[in-house]
Amino acid sequence: MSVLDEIIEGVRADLAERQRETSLDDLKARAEQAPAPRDALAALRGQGVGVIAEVKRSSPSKGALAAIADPAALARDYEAGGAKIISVLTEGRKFGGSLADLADVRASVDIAVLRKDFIVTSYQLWEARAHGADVALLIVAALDQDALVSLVERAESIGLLPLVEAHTEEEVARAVDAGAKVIGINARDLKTLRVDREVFARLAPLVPKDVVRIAESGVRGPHDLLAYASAGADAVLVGESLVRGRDPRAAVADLVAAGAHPALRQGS
Ligand SMILES: O=P(O)(O)OC[C@@H](O)[C@@H](O)c1c[nH]c2ccccc12
Repeated sequence: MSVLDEIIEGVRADLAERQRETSLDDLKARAEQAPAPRDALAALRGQGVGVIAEVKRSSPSKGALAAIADPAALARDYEAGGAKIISVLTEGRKFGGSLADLADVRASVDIAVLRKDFIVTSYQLWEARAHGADVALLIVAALDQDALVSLVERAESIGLLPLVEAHTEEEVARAVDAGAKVIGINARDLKTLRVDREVFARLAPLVPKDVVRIAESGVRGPHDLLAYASAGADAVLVGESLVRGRDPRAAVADLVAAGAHPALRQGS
């Protein structure tokens, strides 16, 4: 069984438990009470190479990364540093996140917030919106094409921007076919957890020009952002190096400053 399959097995077990506790109708009612979605697409299409900064306590590849007692405080630091979007891991078993973290962060910042999880059913999209998310990750490798298409449509219909994640040529093609407006190319293979930063440069040309391209994983500092930017990234998604550093606000600001260079994103 691949790492991804193993994670999804746990996600499904936890999901079944939440579904026993909260009916879909209750969740929809909560989603209706949630604050209106923020325009993440406009943020991503704005100037410079954007930084999506992630709240991440642990990972299956590295184990514990940072305790993060106060995710909202960390998110405020990211926002002060100039992040365009905050990503919050909500998967509990391997990443140490929760939906409470998501709601907490959303209530504490003025920028859009991404639910980073392994979404396999529309129930999780309603959960995302009910806890304030503006963006939801959909991982192509975790879904068959029918499920991907229907989750993209459902996300959009409830006001969530789908960020569709791919790691291979075939997955990029599937993301494009599903109508994704934002495609993330993950340098990490979720089946083996290996990181290969070259994957972005190889796959980015397969993404149509009007689709936002996000480079995910493996950004250690401004030099990696610049490499992704010169290969065509509109934004980068950064977790580990931010939560491990001593000054997350300054670390985001350094990335944002590198991404603001006028020579970047000439084509967009
Ligand atoms: O910590 P890193 O290497 O900066 O990576 C962040 C982000 O890309 C990574 O957390 C991620 C990308 N896609 C995912 C899907 C599920 C869980 C996690 C991820």
